[in-house]
Amino acid sequence: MTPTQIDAARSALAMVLPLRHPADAALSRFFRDHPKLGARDRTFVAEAVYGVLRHLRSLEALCGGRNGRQLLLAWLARHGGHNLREFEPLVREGEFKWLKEVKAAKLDDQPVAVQLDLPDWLHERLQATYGARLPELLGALNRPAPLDLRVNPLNTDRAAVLAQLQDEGLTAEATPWSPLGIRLKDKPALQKHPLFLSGQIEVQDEGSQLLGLLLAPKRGEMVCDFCAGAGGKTMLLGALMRSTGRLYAFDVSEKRLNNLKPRLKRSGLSNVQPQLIASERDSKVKRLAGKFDRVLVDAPCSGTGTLRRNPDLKWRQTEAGLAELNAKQASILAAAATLLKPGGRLVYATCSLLREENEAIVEAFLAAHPEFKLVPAGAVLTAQQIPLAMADYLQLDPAAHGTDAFFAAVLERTA
Ligand SMILES: C[S@@+](CC[C@H](N)C(=O)[O-])C[C@H]1O[C@@H](n2cnc3c(N)ncnc32)[C@H](O)[C@@H]1O
Repeated sequence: MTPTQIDAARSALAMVLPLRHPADAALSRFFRDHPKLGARDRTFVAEAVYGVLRHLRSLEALCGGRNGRQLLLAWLARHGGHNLREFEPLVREGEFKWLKEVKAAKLDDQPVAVQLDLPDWLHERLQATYGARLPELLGALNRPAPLDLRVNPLNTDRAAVLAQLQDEGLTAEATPWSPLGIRLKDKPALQKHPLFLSGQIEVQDEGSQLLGLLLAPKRGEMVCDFCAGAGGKTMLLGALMRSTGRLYAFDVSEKRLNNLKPRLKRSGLSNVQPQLIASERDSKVKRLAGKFDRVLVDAPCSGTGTLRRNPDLKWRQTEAGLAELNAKQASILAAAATLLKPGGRLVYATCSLLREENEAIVEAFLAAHPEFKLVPAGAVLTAQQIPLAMADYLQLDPAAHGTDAFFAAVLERTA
């Protein structure tokens, strides 16, 4: 810890803490504006900013408000693994006395939502769903995620990539469930790595990989990735189809679809058709009704399952925002379902922990669409030889599975 690092982290927090923009975007801007910061200083700043965001509510309770320097010092002392003595040369005398009290303070008298670092509305909902498991789940969501890779089965296999990474001195192991996944212990920058540039690997959480494997598209099929974004799952689906058949990648965001194009080029896929749509009711969607074997709906959601990577989401989401998302999710699911042929399969997925975005959307859809039935996710995983015990839905979380939290339901059109 140096005075420069503390100063830089305080300035970065001042940019991030208004929480008007996603924290990763605000932090990237801070780093662009401060090109002279070295690699170690950047790591310190990023860890401190994300650490404060993870524990913002309890830190505010301890500091009596949102003073950036105080929040930072409190996080460093309580969660940053620093001994109090290390602060002595870095802070003023009065500050040191205050920090000593903050480090020793107990949170027992605070409301549970403060102790668990959640806004009240989110705590109420998660408590109702997860009950006694909630502290363990939040503990896992408050730890940084590992770096997962997915190998591209079109041009390599997992054993070859694992061997190469291990030869380079990286601690890499096969992920437990996805047959295409590799988990790295550290977080090397891979954008310039030959394996990445030649399309042999992509960065993708194991949970995300499992969603593609649940859809299980086959060679020659007509498949649609309805909310394709920058195509993380599109590329997996295309590879599972061995680059045959046709894979439509829809999204309402031109920027995200544009980011898909260079990734497609690297991956060697030639069966993907990116398609910008104005909304789920776009005439392009209507023209393709009844033509698809498989549809993935990776719905826009609160992202609460990704708090390991985006801890700011818990402070930036609101109840009103959740209600808007729920209406959008129901509408997208209904529109995407019209694409399926009889016998076709749809996977509805989110990276949300909230019942309202998950089971409730699927249950309401099934009640209104008797021509669809739920296929137990556990049975689909078994058929795919993925040894992951699940019942009706796929429900992953970092405490139980080491992945981001994902929800998925498999629906089949019966008529
Ligand atoms: C969870 S993200 C998708 C992530 C992507 N599937 C991946 O694996 O990288 C949800 C996406 O839904 C898109 N979206 C929002 N509203 C939509 C709509 N009405 N129709 C289609 N896509 C929509 C967003 O632009 C966003 O890219």
